[in-house]
Amino acid sequence: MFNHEKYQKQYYLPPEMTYDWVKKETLEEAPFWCSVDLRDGNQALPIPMNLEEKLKMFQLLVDVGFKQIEVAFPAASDTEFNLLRTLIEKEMIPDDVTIMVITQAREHIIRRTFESLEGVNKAIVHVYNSTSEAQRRQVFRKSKDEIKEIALNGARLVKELADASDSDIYYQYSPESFQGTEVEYALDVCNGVLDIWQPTEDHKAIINIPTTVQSSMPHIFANQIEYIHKNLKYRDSVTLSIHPHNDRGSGVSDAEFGVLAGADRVEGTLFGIGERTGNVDLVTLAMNMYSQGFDPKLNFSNLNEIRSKYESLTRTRVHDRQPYSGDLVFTAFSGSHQDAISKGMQYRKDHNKEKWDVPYIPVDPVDLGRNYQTDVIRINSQSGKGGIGYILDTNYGIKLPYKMNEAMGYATKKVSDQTNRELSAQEIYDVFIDNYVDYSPHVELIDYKFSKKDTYEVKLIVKIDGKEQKIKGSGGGSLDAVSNALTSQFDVDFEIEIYEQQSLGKETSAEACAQVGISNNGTIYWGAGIHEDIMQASVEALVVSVNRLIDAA
Ligand SMILES: CC(=O)SCCNC(=O)CCNC(=O)[C@H](O)C(C)(C)COP(=O)(O)OP(=O)(O)OC[C@H]1O[C@@H](n2cnc3c(N)ncnc32)[C@H](O)[C@@H]1OP(=O)(O)O
Ligand SMILES: CC(C)C(=O)C(=O)O
Repeated sequence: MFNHEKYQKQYYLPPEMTYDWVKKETLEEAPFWCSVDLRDGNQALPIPMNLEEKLKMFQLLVDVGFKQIEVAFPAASDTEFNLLRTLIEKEMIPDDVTIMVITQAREHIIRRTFESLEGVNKAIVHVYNSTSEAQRRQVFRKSKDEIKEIALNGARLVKELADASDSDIYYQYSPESFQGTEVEYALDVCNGVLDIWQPTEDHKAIINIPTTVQSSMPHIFANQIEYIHKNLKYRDSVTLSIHPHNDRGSGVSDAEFGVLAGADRVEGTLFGIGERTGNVDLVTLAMNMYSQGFDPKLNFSNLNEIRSKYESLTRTRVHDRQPYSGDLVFTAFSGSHQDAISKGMQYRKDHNKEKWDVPYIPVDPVDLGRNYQTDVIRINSQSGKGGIGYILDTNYGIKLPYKMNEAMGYATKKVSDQTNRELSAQEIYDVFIDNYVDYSPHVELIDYKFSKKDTYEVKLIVKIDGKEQKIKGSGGGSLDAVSNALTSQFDVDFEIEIYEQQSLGKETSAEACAQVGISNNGTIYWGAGIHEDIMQASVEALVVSVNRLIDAA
């Protein structure tokens, strides 16, 4: 039965809500990022990554710029353990990268974890236990003091083994299921752990506050973090970290508000892969900073490539609408958006703009390895002339006169509406060719020859109703002469209203496209021609426009 009365508030308020974080505006300095793709991300995959895949993922994370990477739960499996051995024995960990391993606060698991680290230069050992009311009561069946003791025992053993080790071991503790834990109690456990570890400013410990299962609005999480930040012991010697999940869909807000509230470090995954609805998406967090002009200290300049490697290593698929990384996030299908984008892109070019402010596109897609031809505007029955003109321009160099673009827009939408699908750039080009270039139901141009005496004279060879004929005309200009030849042959009257042309390439031998609009009784009929010789392209365009006029007569 769908009954909300079955549920109750699933989080705890801190003893005081100071809301200082609200007065801060945005993240201007990147927090320390820690990728947990190889651990939390991996533990959510139906088929966890194998050793080879994990090594490739590690390299990918290093390439993106992560300086802290949680690589494994070494006691979980041989694969996880062997990953550590491979990274360490093959010296694959760059000097400026610190690996982290996670362990339950259980003796044999901690010991196995330290075995996996044998020979490492430096590493973070991350110990956790759940402190939530629900887990204390249902899972552990222990009192608050007994649960705290699990954490303290874990912390003691970690310290003992770290002291005995030749490696430089840093400590991290997480009160797992923090949001289901009374905040003062979680703080008390964290402070107890810190009392054992005795961190210093030169050798900080990490206290990591996970939402584990996100259960409040983000402003509550921010107040919880602000309370921990203000009341944590050894604060100058502790890196306060957060580990947001996304059960309510507000992982990104939790992370951003959490940093405003005092957190120094954020754990998450690329693209938000992780348990249930995922971990916080670090691409989104970093790009949110980048798009406001702040350096996120992670590099996503080839995000497309990163995404496809990630998808293949994890056997997952990044959603089309995932912020910044999804296939469709820079794409407008709808007419008014396309119109604004296409004008914005032109404005940018015309004004040589450095700062990005193209409407509807929060960051320049090119910065992330995308391109303007295929990513920004795509055409279906919701599209308009702006978008269709943009496709012809960016893909083929054809810039139609404003009114012709409108007519081309309707012709294209008709095809998309009738077929009920998106049209590719090639299909849009084909619509253009079929409607305005190769359109000769009444008269087809075979050849022409100009001569000039007092006026321009033209001899046209045309095919009318399948039969070749020669027709002649003269006029003040060459197109005028062609117009007069055609007017004398057909019972039509028109003026050349619009003539435009552009080269379709930079070389002198490049084809040109000419567009002609002839008017009759206030209506304009359009034609276009494409040819290396601009005169030929122009005469062809005029002949097509006359065909259109004859259609309407
Ligand atoms: C929120 C998170 O993402 S936390 C990380 C979770 N990730 C994983 O669990 C993935 C890897 N885990 C594993 O491979 C396995 O769980 C292992 C190898 C670590 C341990 O396996 P097992 O001992 O067989 O089982 P399991 O994990 O179910 O252990 C449950 C026991 O540990 C206790 N326990 C669970 N977590 C902790 C903890 N963090 N600290 C101390 N004790 C714990 C439970 O109370 C339970 O105790 P019981 O045996 O007295 O009933
Ligand atoms: C162990 C912790 C950090 C965790 O993964 C979680 O609580 O989500």
